[in-house]
Amino acid sequence: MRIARFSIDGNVAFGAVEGSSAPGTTDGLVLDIIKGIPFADFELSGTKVPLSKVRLLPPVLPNKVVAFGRNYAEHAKELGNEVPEAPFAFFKPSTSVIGPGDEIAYPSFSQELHYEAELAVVIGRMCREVPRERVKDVILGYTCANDVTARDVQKREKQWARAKGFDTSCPLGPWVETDLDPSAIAEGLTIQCTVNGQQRQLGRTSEMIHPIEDLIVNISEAMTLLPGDVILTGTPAGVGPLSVGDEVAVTIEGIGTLTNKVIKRG
Ligand SMILES: NC(=O)N[C@@H](O)C(=O)O
Repeated sequence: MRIARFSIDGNVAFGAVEGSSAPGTTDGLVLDIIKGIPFADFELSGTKVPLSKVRLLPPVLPNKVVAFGRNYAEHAKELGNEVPEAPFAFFKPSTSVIGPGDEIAYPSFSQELHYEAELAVVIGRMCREVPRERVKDVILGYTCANDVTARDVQKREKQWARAKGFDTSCPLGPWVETDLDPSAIAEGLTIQCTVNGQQRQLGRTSEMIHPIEDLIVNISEAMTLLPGDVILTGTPAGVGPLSVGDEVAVTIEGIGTLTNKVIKRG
């Protein structure tokens, strides 16, 4: 099931996305409004609205976004970094999260903004110290993410808080896919990033050095994960610059396309 979060007439709701559409468009898709929230037992209300009539929001409002870096060897190499032995985690604050179609504001303190297409895991229930064989039980589903990075600031400042955590640096969407088969991920789903229609990244999730199970075991060993928390699983090779006016799109096989435009920070 594809679960979207949206606003209509000032009200926010969750809905199951039904129908099919041409890649990168939402024409022909409808939402069956969910009674309740996707983190507990819920029902479809049968009340349907065309997706074109609503504003899509970030599919969840995470309490925290935990991101893993250098989880694709070719990406680590392209920036001259070692591949870390153990999973390498950092945070992106909930204030950095934006939704599909929202604008990425080019930070005034950076001259080198980069895109990073990533598969994101959405946590479905409160958990900690999750054993490897129970990881699938704590996952609600998967969505697309863009770990937008102020690369020059990342090089300049030891801590990544500003380079990775500025407002609008974490686009998520377009929805959460709950039926994605993790083993399918093992074989590798394609992760693609285009800028103004030009392909810049094309990787496969099978290239991950630390699979999703390792990442969830690693982080839940240290901290409690809450329903709606988001885990970014790292970006493949091909990262590069964004400029004001650019349209950047992340497409993940089996999920959909997340598109955002870059604007000058007002
Ligand atoms: N270089 C860098 O920041 N990379 C990470 O975000 C990553 O590997 O995804």
